[in-house]
Amino acid sequence: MSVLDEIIDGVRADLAERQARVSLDELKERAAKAPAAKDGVAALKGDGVKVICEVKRSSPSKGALAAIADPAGLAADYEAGGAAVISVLTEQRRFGGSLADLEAVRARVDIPVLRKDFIVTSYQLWEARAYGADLALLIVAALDQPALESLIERAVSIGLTPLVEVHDEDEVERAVDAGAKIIGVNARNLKTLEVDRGTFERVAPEIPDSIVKVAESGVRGPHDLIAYANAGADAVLVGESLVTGRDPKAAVADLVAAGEHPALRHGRG
Ligand SMILES: O=C(O)c1ccccc1NCC(=O)[C@H](O)[C@H](O)COP(=O)(O)O
Repeated sequence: MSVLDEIIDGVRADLAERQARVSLDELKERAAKAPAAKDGVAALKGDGVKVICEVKRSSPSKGALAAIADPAGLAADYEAGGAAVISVLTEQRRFGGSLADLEAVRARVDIPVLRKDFIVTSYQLWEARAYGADLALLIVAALDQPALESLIERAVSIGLTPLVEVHDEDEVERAVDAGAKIIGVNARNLKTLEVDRGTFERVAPEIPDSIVKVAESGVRGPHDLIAYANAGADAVLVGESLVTGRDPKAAVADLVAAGEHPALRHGRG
C-alpha cells in the first residue's frame, strides 16, 4: 500500500466520524453563512510570482516540524509578509491539522485560504466552504477521472476554486480534461516522499498557457522560487521552510521580493 493510500484510509475513517456527527444539511447551512468565497484564480495571476504559504505542523516525510500553537497568528505573519494565499493543512493524523485551524485562519486574514487535504468526497468540499475556505486541493492521483470531474464541478458550483495537483504528464492531461483552471505540480513523489525539484520543469510545458501553474514543495528560499519561476511557475507553495524558520514574515517577504524581480518576467512562461 502506498503512503497516499495509507493517508487516504485514515482520512476516510476520520471523515466517517465527522459525517456521523454533522449532517450534510448542517454543513450546507453553515456554508451559506460563511463569507463569500474569494477568487482563487485572480489571487494567483498578475505580475510577479505569487507565494502560497502553508500552515504545516508535521508531515509523513519529516515528522514533527513546528508546534504552531497559534495558526491564525502565523497566517497573519504570512499575510503581512506579502503572501497571496494561505494554505491550511487540515488532515489530522499525519499533518496535525484540523478544520478549527482553517476556521481560525479564515477569521484572521483577508487573502484567500486553501483547504489542503486529501479530498475524496463532496462532503469535504462543503466542509471547506463551511469553515471559510476559498480554494480546495484536489489530488489527481487520489481520484479516478469521473470523481475528479465531479469534484471539480461541485467545488466550482459552491464557490470554491479547485487547485488540482499533479505529479506527471499523464496527470496533467487528466487535470486539463477535467477542467482545471489552476494546476499545482508537486515535486514530492507520493510513493517515495522524495522531493525532485526538476519535476516542475519536466511537467509544466504540458500545461496550457491559460492555466495558472503552481510549483509545490521543496522551496527552501528565493533561489528555489527563482528556479521554479524560470521554468514557468506563476506561484509557489511553501510549507516546511517557513514553519521551521525563525522569522516567517521576513522569509515570506524575501520570497515575494524575489518573485517580483523584473528580471524574472523575461524567463517565465
Ligand atoms: O509533506 C509531506 O511529507 C507530504 C507527504 C505526502 C503527501 C503530501 C505531503 N505534503 C503536502 C504538500 O504538498 C506540501 O506540504 C506542500 O507542497 C509544501 O511543501 P514543503 O514546502 O516542501 O513543505
